[in-house]
Amino acid sequence: MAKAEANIALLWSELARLGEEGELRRLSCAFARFIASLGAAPPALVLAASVLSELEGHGHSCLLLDDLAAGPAALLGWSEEQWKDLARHAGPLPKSAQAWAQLLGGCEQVWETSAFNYDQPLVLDGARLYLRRYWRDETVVAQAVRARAMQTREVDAHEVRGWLDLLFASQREAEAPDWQKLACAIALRGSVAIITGGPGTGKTYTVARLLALLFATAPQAHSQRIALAAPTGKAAARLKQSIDKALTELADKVGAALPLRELTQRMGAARTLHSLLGARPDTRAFAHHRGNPLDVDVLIVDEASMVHLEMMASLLDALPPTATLVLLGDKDQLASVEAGAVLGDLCHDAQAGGYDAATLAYVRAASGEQLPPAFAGDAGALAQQTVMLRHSRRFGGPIGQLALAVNAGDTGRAEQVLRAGESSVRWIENAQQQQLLQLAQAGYGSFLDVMNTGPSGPLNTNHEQWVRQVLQRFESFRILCAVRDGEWGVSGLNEAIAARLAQAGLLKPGGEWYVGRPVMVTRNDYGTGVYNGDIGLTLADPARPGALRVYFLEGEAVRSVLATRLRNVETAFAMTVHKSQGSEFRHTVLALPRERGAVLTRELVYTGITRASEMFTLVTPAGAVLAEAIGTRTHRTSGLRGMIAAR
Ligand SMILES: Nc1ncnc2c1ncn2[C@@H]1O[C@H](COP(=O)(O)OP(=O)(O)OP(=O)(O)O)[C@@H](O)[C@H]1O
Repeated sequence: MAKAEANIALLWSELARLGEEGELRRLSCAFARFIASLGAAPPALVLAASVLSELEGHGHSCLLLDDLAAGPAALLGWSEEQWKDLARHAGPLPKSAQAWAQLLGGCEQVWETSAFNYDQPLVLDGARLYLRRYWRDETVVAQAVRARAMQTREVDAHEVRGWLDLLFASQREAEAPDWQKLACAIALRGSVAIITGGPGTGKTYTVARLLALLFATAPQAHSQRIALAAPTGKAAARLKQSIDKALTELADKVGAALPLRELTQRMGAARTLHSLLGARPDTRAFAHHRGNPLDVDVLIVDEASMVHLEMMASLLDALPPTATLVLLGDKDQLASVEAGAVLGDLCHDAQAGGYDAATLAYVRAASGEQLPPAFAGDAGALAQQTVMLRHSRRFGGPIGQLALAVNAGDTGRAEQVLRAGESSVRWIENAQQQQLLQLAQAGYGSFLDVMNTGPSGPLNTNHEQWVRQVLQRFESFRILCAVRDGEWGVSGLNEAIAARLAQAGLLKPGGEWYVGRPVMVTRNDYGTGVYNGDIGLTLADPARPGALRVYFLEGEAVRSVLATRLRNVETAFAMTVHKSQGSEFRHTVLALPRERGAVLTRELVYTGITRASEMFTLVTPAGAVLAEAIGTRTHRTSGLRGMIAAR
């Protein structure tokens, strides 16, 4: 007993030291203290609780007991010595996952899912230790997705084939198999479908055809309620715009065979997931949930890689079982900052296919597509409802080649593309910050010129047009960073860029708000209707001399909020790659830091590159950092796949 007390005192002081040195979040120490306050707390439990909380900060939704037994140094970003040192302070620890399970299962703070539930804060599900919230969210997602994947509908394959042949009639490039056509057939038969693919692979093009197919074949097609949603306002506006465009083109093609204009007119605006679910101030709970489900028959969610675990759980909870959910997204993009990598987990088998005999037969009958044997398998119910689009329509050039090489982990090829001297891809190696500032001046000069010229016509007639033009030009160029701090991070660069633009006479920064200050919203604000990730530009208020407004562009629509009403914003000449998801810029500059850090991964570089539509510039102060980033894959521990397979 005396020995255990001595150990725990040593352990607490070691945890506190690590907290002070920044090796451990203070939150993780505080969480371990909270766990210890709830009952008898052996040092091993204190250690496990602090590691679990720390890993949550790294995006892991749970802690595998195998990792705990083997030593989670790599997951924590520590050296083996650091871990051993801390572990030593906890005294003798269980040597295997089973021994850990036995020890933790015996603690009153831990709920073993096979035992009686007392609402304990820690959950032990087999060999995975969870914070209760994440266990609940993963369980909701896994159960809902699995139930939906297993619930397939009766489809008249002959009828579907007829419609698909018509809807994809103008396919010029013969792609075999036609994954887009196949995706429509698969989505039609289920109450969940996932369509993944890189940029420009036609996810929206395909989903527009899926909507037309549903319209043509659903029993109550004319009263079907279709909702479009995305994690951010910008992504939602883009989705609506692309779907409207695709449906209008399609309406011209199919003519009288299908009154598609009616479908387009009936579809409302795309919304953010927050607004769709009915987010309310000061609470994480939404207005829509199982007891008050969403009023939809078909829900299309774009940019699903940005949807975090808690949001996905809320969405699935609020979706009526009869509704069809279609998730669109690029599984290889960065997952959201929050814990979990939901789309990545759900798309685990997307590349390989793993389609069983029933799916292969259905696909052949309903779409006429014959899948090569390499895609056959038995990867489980969700894989049968998942399709990966593999052919990019507008991304075949050097930017696309670079993205492919990075995604494949082929550093040699990536460097070759970067050095090929193509006008659309550039690499500034061994860069000085000055070079990046030059790029910023050239890139942002375009919007600042129009802004500084001012609206030409009479006030209120041309003001909105001018604002739209300024915003569109601003949206055509962006500097993305991997990190927040330092010379090559968001904060350092924002300051340096504003100073540089001021020096060039393009901008007059002064005080917190000034004309030309681009800002990113960092917190949802229901009062003003702006959401985390929205980007706007500060301009003079035409109605109130001296006042400033922040203007936001959503598709073609412009809306504005008085600058002083926006509380949670930061300057956005430079922004993190994370925050850039869902956006695309004509010229995208990606600045990597000098030092390699935990955030520098292949997924980050891939996401940065794929934000560029016409030109991509990579800026690296030190050469090796690119290769290191490409060689580092994001790993997020989660139990989602296991839960979907098992329950
Ligand atoms: N089968 C096809 N035939 C002709 N054009 C196509 C086809 N599929 C896609 N396209 C065109 O390719 C472009 C990209 O398609 P789309 O916007 O649907 O891709 P996406 O995967 O949704 O891209 P992003 O991830 O950037 O949103 C569009 O202009 C679209 O019209």
